[in-house]
Amino acid sequence: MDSIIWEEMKAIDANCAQLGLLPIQLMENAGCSISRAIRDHFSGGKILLIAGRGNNGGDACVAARHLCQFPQFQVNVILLGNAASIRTEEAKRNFALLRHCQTNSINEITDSGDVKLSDLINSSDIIVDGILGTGMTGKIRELEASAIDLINLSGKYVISIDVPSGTIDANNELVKCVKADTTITFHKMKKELNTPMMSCYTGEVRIEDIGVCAHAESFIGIGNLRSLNTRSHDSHKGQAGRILIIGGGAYSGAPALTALAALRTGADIVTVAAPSNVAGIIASFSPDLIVRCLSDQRLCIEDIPLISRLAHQHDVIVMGMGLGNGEEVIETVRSIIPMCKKLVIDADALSALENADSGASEIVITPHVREFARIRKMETAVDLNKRIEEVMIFSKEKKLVTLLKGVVDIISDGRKVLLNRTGNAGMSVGGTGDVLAGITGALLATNTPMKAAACAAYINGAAGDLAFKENGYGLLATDIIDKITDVMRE
Ligand SMILES: NC(=O)C1=CN([C@@H]2O[C@H](COP(=O)(O)OP(=O)(O)OC[C@H]3O[C@@H](n4cnc5c(N)ncnc54)[C@H](O)[C@@H]3O)[C@@H](O)[C@H]2O)[C@@H](O)CC1
Ligand SMILES: [K+]
Repeated sequence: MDSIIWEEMKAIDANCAQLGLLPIQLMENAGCSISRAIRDHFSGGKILLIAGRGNNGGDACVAARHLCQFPQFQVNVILLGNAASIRTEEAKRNFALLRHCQTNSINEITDSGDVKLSDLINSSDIIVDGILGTGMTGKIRELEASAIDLINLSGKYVISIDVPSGTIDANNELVKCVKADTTITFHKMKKELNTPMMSCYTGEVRIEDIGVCAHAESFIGIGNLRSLNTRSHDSHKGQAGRILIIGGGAYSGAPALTALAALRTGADIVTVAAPSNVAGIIASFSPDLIVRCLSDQRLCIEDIPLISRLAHQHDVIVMGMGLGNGEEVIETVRSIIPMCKKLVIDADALSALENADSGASEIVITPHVREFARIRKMETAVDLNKRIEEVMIFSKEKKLVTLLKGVVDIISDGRKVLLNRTGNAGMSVGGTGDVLAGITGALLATNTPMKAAACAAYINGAAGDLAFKENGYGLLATDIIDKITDVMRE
């Protein structure tokens, strides 16, 4: 069965909102599907919906509104807290609407000792658990903890919305959790519900459609960006990534663009290792750059000892930009590949992939169509679906993540595929690929290769779109770098 993790579902929800499908619409569908599932299963009875103060509670309120229309159900609602403390506008609105419906009772309970809580639980036939969903963090606090205990002691039929309300501790053990008879989750199965431990609590899992747009899942959006690991407030220098850029020799601008893009993406330390003929030029581009001078006019075997030392001092190596494709350059790149745990390989360095020992490295490659055809030794398909298939097969075979640049970028780790459509025709100017490699490198320091590559493609294209608004076809790669922070702030 196709399943996703909670984090992916949150990204899909946010991508839906970006496309114009608002959370309140999804909530309506979620609540409606719960009401339908209950009516499929029960011919009537006394039903208690317990809502927390987040959107999981909002789903419960929508379900209550729908159920009220069926006289065979006697509908009681408990809000754990008071209406003013409801956290989201959507949930607030759906709770308020209940006052205009034919519910049996609406109760705002603020004290775990309130007898109404236990009375209503014990006098109901069916309990709907909308206490906590995927927004739960940390240990369960009161009132929620008492409500969960009372539900579990009641012996009533329990339906959990999205996930049984509960928590797992640092050892991945459940501390307190609703024991449901049925869990109704949305859109797709969630991997977290499928673990041996959780399946003792979920009961039967039903998956209900809530009308998610297909593009919210297949195309990268703001939701994916929000799932990026970013630095914590108390992080030290270097914790947000130390990036080593190996490039230049044949050209000088390319590695500088990569380095500046990595810095703008949030990397703490960026070092450029460049051949002697260009090292000084690269350093002169910006005082923000640290440049290490290599031995000769092109990357060569004699540089290996220095690069090996530098590799140990950095988290990610990004290499290829402007190196040139001489035989010795490629041979040297090949021996650098096993040196680092995380690598971004671009441009000329892609030729080294053949026969390279990638060891246990996490690798992202960022070819354009011609480069991809070259390393695969066959033409790349024009048809998007065929192209997606080729990227998947190649990534799986090589055990790496491919970010194939194009009008639609294709990103795959061999299992999953994500597409990106940010970017514009103005970005065919030189240097935009170097910028992308830098963004990818910076994100790879603190994220999985798939997430880093996917979000890098989105950020690069979206920054390019902002730059295009200001500069039209006159946009430069450096304009894109200037817009990276605007996109990331979004
Ligand atoms: N985002 C969306 O677009 C959609 C979300 N949906 C629902 O929204 C849920 C996620 O909603 P939210 O992100 O608002 O979060 P939740 O409703 O899961 O929970 C957040 C609330 O729980 C409280 N809380 C968090 N940790 C707690 C703890 N340890 N002890 C006690 N209280 C705690 C918070 O104060 C907050 O009020 C999903 O599970 C799903 O049911 C659906 O409506 C479909 C659409
Ligand atoms: K729940």
